[in-house]
Amino acid sequence: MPKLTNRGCIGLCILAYAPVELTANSTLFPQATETVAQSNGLSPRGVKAEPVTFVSTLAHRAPAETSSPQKQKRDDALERFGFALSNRSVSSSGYRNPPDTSAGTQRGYRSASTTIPRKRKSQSAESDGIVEKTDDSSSGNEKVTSGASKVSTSIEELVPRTSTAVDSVSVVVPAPSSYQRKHMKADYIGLCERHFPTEDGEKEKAQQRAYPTAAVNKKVVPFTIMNAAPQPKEGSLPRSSHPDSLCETPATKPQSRPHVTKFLRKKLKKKLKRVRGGPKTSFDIDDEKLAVLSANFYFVSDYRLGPGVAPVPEEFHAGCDCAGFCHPKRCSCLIEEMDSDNLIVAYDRLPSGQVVLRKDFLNRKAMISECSFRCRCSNTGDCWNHVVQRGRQIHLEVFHTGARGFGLRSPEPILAGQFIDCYLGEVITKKDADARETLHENGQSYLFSLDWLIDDDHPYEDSYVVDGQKFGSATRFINHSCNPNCKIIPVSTTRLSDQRLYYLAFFAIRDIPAETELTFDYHPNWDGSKNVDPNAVKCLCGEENCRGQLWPNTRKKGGSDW
Ligand SMILES: C[S@@+](CC[C@H](N)C(=O)[O-])C[C@H]1O[C@@H](n2cnc3c(N)ncnc32)[C@H](O)[C@@H]1O
Repeated sequence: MPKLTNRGCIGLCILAYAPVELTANSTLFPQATETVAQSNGLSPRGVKAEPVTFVSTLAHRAPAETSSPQKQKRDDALERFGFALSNRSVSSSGYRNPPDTSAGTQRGYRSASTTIPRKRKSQSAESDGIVEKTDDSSSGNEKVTSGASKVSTSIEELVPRTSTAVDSVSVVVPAPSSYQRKHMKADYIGLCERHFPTEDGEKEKAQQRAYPTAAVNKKVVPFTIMNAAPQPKEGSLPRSSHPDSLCETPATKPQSRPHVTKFLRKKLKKKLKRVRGGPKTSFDIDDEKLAVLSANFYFVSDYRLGPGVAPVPEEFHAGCDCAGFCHPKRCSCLIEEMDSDNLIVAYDRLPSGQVVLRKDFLNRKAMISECSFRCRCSNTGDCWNHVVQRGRQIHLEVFHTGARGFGLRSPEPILAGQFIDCYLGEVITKKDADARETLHENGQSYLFSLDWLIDDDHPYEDSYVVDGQKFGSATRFINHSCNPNCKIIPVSTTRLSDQRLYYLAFFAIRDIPAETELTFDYHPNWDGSKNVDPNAVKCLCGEENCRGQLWPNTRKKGGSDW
């Protein structure tokens, strides 16, 4: 069985459209400073990082331990645990499709997975301009070589810079127009078996864990503001759960009741306190939308692991032993390019000190492997390879777009390549996701497959799915656009020792002015087809190149293609 190797993951098929070009960028790799700053980052479990203690030989690896007893011990342990990194196919991930209503018993979803063209073999390190570190003990500076030219940088440029303070999420929702009220759909289903299932069929679905099983605040679930809601049709959802109960015409819409409004606002404020970075709860929102946010959705700061989701224990996660800073040619947290010994370096440090995606990475399809709290470099507090784990650094606003429901934007401009936030939610098994899928009858889907890395040992059927419907982060409100300004990149913080559990990180792919809605492509592997499936969810992005639908409405066969 192939094993976790010392440097990256031998045989790992991270595919890319272009070879990595490591241009000289002295700002990315600051010289190590001996000052040990407390990291302000968060661990993958959302816990403030503690100073690293190397409790396990698995967590602390010297670069040249290829055949060391420690490595042997770790490999044996990994093998015993039943996983190893091997050649694997790679697929991109995306939202799973809503049910195919035309397909009878078919569940009718697809994730945005596809086969990615094999990467061209990289040119030699010299011609690619690989960054090389050379010692210059006389000046204490680091020299960086880029192809033929060498750039010497001053120590000031190399000093780690502190990142901007974490800002907060605010919910700013303008009152809806009558058009919006007419078209607004809200999903009240999926609360728990006690409140929702009324028929045998529904009970059966609940037993298959179609509904989130987390404890529900009973005071909130039977929300009673809908006194004058229209009678549900026979056999449909119970009234308190019916999505249409949130879309009454103005004539039947009940008046707001101040105590209910107060209660809901208080509840929402409390929920927003759970948003990583601290809340700033300014919202101007009518009761209906307040109800959607307050009574049926919980902000979480990390994944909630559902039944059957078994992460690889932390003691099996490895960390690098880079003292001071991580060298892009040597850090063992980085994974290798396909068919090349070059390591994938995703980030660049701007002169302002901000770490963003490298320009060539904006259009690439590859996974990022970040250093983690297990690494020695996490002591510095400024490792350039700790971006997603530090969490959101920008202010986000949930607002109402009208026909497309809630959307997300920032009151601040965002730079191309800047990390926005992760897509979070309940991580559930594919089987449970299939059961929940059947409930998305109004076309809203918050299921996102973690099927980037699948292989014979980790087949598509065993992959996990993130459900952001009931529990999630602000990114759960990001809508689709056929001309998007953001993209999702899978980010592993376990150096891929856990293939099924990684983060879905949103990055800006161009400069985004303040107050612009953030969007991404729900179906990034669109084949260019002009055919619009009449049963598909209609796209209302309004872009010139709009495809007319969010997803084609045929069931995903699984794995790496459609
Ligand atoms: C992940 S949610 C996005 C947030 C959602 N608007 C809300 O209010 O919670 C995805 C759903 O939003 C709606 N949506 C997103 N982008 C859309 C678009 N371009 N056109 C129409 N509906 C869209 C669809 O109903 C889709 O299933």
